[in-house]
Formats: sequence, C-alpha cells, structure tokens
Amino acid sequence: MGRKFVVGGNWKMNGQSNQINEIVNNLKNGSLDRSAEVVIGVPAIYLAQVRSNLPKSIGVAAQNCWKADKGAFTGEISAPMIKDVGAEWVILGHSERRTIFGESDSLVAEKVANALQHNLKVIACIGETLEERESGKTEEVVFRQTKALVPAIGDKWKNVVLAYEPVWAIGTGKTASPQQAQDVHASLRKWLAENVSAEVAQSVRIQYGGSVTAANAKELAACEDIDGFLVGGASLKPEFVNIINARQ
Ligand SMILES: O=C[C@H](O)COP(=O)(O)O
Repeated sequence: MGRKFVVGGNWKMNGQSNQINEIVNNLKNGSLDRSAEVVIGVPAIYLAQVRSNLPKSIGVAAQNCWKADKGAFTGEISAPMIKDVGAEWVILGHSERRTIFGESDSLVAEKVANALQHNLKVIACIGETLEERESGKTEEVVFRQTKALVPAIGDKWKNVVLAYEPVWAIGTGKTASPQQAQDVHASLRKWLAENVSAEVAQSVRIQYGGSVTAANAKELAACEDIDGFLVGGASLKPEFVNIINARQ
C-alpha cells in the first residue's frame, strides 16, 4: 500500500488571533485534496483555540514538548497537556530547537520517547547544515540523528513521520532541488532497511522541509521517496492550500 501524503504547516512563533483566524478559515473553506493528511503546528498558547476551530480531519501539532509529564519546568509544556487540549501531534527536533535552544540528539530522543508513550504522533526533524553538506557529511549527520531516535521509537514507527529539513534551505528561499531531496530520502530509507526493518523503511513517511512554496511543491511531490512537506513561511499564506494539493 502506498504511503499517505502528509503536509505539515509549522507556524513557528508567528501569528496572533487575527491572522490565525484567517489561516484557519482558509483551511476550512479551501478545497483540500482528501487523500492528503494535513497537520498544523501551532504556537502552544493557541493550540486549544485552533483545535476547536478546525475540523477533526486536520491534525493539530504542538511545536515542542518536554520529556517529563509535570513538575518544576518553568515555561515548558508536557505531552499530557497537548493531549488534554485535543491536539494529536508534536513536532520534535526541529533544527531551530537544536541550534537556538541547544537540543542534542539524545534530548530529542527522550522527548520523542515520552511523546509516543502518551500516544501523541510525532514529526521528528533531521537535517544537515550547509557546512556539513559542503564537507560531504549529509548522510553521516542524518543517519546519526535518525539512529538516536531508533530506540526512542521502538515499535511505534506508525506514529512517526520523519521530516528531512536541510538547515541551509530553511527560511532562506534556497530549496533543495528535487534530486537533492530525493537522494537523501532514498538514502534514509536504505539506512532504515538496514538498521530497523524493511517494513519500516517501506512504510515510514518522510517529509521534505525547507523553503517549500506553491511554485516548487509539485516537482518535489513527484519524487518517489518524498511523502509530504513540513512547510514554514508558506504555511502562513493562502498558497498553503496549493501545497497541500501538490499531488493533485
Ligand atoms: O518546519 C519548517 C521548516 O523549518 C521550513 O521552513 P520554511 O518553509 O520557512 O523554509
């Protein structure tokens, strides 16, 4: 069976009530490809509002959560809190979390393990920097980041989507070419076949993220191993609907 196309919109730290209502209305009124799964990554403070305003057919994700369920962790939110407001997903390991907030592979793995234990679905992000790509280390980096996730995921791969986001393509307008993205996705699948299982390699969905727009989405979506997108900037704009419909 084919992998279901999955498009995530990661609003990052953008949007206040007016803009959020506009984006939500665009999604509610837009004609969306029914064969695509859609997940919106919302700032924590707006999770409940967005969840109650969107139809259940559209998933809602937190953009981060801590590895413990409760306690003295000022400023953090927990997996049970995300569940409590009705959101189903969490984005973990985004490169902005890794670089700006110093999240290591092992911390990301602990967060992934805890989120999955609470039956949240996880978009787990990986990707190399420009320096790493230019020194020929792309595979080494994404394999290392994925390897750290393997014990954390255990037998819960069905609840995980991997997002390959080359850091040099995020918010820069410099998209990976379809061939560059496809090559990394195919290598990841091969690595998963060798290090996890053929079944996981074949079934796990791998999104591409990094300057995806309505203008480049169709060509990227046509690649064999690209199963969707994690979209930042363009997910705040009406063109997000066209990105969701990229396979149509
Ligand atoms: O999570 C989304 C990615 O960081 C991509 O962001 P972008 O589409 O603004 O480049």
